[in-house]
Amino acid sequence: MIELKVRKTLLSHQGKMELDVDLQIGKGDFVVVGGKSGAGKTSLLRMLAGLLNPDSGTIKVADKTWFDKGQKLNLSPQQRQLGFVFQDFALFPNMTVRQNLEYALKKGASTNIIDELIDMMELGELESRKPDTLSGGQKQRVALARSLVQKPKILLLDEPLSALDPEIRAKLQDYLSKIHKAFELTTIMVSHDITEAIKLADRMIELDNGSVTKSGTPAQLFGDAKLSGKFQFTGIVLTIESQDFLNILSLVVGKEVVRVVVDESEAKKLSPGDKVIVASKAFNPIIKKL
Ligand SMILES: Nc1ncnc2c1ncn2[C@@H]1O[C@H](COP(=O)(O)OP(=O)(O)OP(=O)(O)O)[C@@H](O)[C@H]1O
Repeated sequence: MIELKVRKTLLSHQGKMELDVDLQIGKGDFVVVGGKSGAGKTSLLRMLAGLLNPDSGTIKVADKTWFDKGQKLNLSPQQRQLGFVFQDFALFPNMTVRQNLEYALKKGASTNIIDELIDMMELGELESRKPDTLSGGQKQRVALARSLVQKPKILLLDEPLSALDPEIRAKLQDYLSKIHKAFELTTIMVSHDITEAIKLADRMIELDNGSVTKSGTPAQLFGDAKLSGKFQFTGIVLTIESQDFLNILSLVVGKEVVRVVVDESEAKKLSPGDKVIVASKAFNPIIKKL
């Protein structure tokens, strides 16, 4: 269990912002932290990691105090034993994949964990390569593996997948889910991606202007909205054609083209390139797993 009760005055470009968070996170939870840019998400992770000192408050993990301003107690990042992965990989360019992992090993510790991680993250074919020769997704797999070399109990992830394209990102999410379970981690991940949050999170937290404004399971946070009986998507108008008294709109939705019938008065208002919402009562939709 992580119990975090911290305050810190941060300096944003709009002036001072009070980060004031009182959070309990259960052992083994996968928590996704969302919220607007500048809300304080990274600062929160950095405080937990011991990289940023709160002005006041306490941080306790499994009945051990990591930080207590009143008692002048402040464990160093090394003493906190957590794994941290940022968006920018931060691998040593002059070392191979294996050497990058070995460098994170404590002196005298068994190298079994390196083999286990190389196996689990499917890095076998890449272990002799240098980071410069790897793709973004491969680099991030190495960074994830490296964060686990010291077998931390807590893993902090600051938008680790946001620089990756959607397909690689989905694969990395599977790796994350796998290591979270295999290493019995408590994982706290900053992400702006709703799909990612729903896929991975036991609990989602939203920060706004330094405070927690929402907290709950994805079903609790999105459940009501999803049960409205309607669905909608946005698309870009590609063409508007008249066929047999019908106006057919071709829309680009993601990488697909979707055709919908549109009312004549509405069709007259539209031109190619316009952004539109298509909404419908979800009366009898066809659902296929992707
Ligand atoms: N050490 C610090 N001292 C004072 N202010 C800071 C410090 N670090 C960050 N800030 C400020 O705190 C605010 C919140 O920053 P933070 O990086 O935590 O936000 P964020 O929610 O992670 O944003 P983003 O999604 O853009 O990464 C910013 O305005 C930033 O300038």
